[in-house]
Amino acid sequence: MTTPKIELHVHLEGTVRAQTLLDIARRNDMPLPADTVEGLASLYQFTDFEHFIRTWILTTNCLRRAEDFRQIVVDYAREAASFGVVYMEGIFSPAERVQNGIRWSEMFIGYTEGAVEARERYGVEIRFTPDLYRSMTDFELAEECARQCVRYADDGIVGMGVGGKEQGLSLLPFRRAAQIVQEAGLGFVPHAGESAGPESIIEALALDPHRIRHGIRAVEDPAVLKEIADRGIVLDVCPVSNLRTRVVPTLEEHPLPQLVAAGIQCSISTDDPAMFDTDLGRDYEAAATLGYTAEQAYAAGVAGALDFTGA
Ligand SMILES: O=c1[nH]cnc2c1ncn2[C@@H]1O[C@H](CO)[C@@H](O)[C@H]1O
Repeated sequence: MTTPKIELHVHLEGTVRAQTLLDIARRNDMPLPADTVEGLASLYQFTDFEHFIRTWILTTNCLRRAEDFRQIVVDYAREAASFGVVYMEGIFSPAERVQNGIRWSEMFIGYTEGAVEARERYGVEIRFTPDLYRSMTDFELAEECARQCVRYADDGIVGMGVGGKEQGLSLLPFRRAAQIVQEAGLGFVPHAGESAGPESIIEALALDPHRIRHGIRAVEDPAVLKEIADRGIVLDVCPVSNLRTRVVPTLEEHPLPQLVAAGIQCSISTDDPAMFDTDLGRDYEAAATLGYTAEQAYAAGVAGALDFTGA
């Protein structure tokens, strides 16, 4: 039997395959910057990380209704199950959408109902870790998002993170938002060390993270590597994503082997599979090329998961 998989780092808005995204955009009367599958594919040729984030915001804005959110969870659960996923922590980004007039309940209810349907249909356990974004300046909104995460904890919200553009942006203003979820027993799972350097990871470590998303640039600072290993913090590594956003130039140069050699457990995920022209199979193949096995990835998934009770 193949090893079961645990996927801890997947942005649900980035899992929507091109034709489905076009259908959802049409039914919501939200024009996309491209109107064919091929057009979207060329839009997804990212020149750098910030270009990717700008494109992500443009294309994911067409997701607006509870029905959209429910559908994308169920669709991705089917895909994930086909690769042997038994448990996943999906990310969604509520703050961007609330700022566009969408209600919190539309998202939280849509996604969490999707998880119930996904479990019934495909047997995948889904939990959620919504993301704030680093460039946001409305920290009241960040804290409100944290309170919404707590409010929906019984429906499968197990943590909260911070994503988006990294360079030059501090995590520290999110301290209060992180505390709100932590005081309620949820985990804080920020992105750091993806496009920004180890200094971004040092800030993340100061906020008592349950895991760190990416964290690959820890390899540039031996003290940071050691602290992550000593504290047993799992990194959610997404090899194909790192190539597509060009934060790592070639697979041969990917830091996964150095992270492993430093004693750090790394889960393997797709990040935004539809936008990165990847899927779990391809990310596991990339990891295998780097000498990392599905068994190691599963052990890291178990160690890092916020609410996994066994396959
Ligand atoms: O690979 C990624 N790195 C960082 N942020 C990402 C990634 N994929 C999607 N997002 C999402 O981009 C939004 C930008 O405002 C954030 O909410 C973040 O969750």
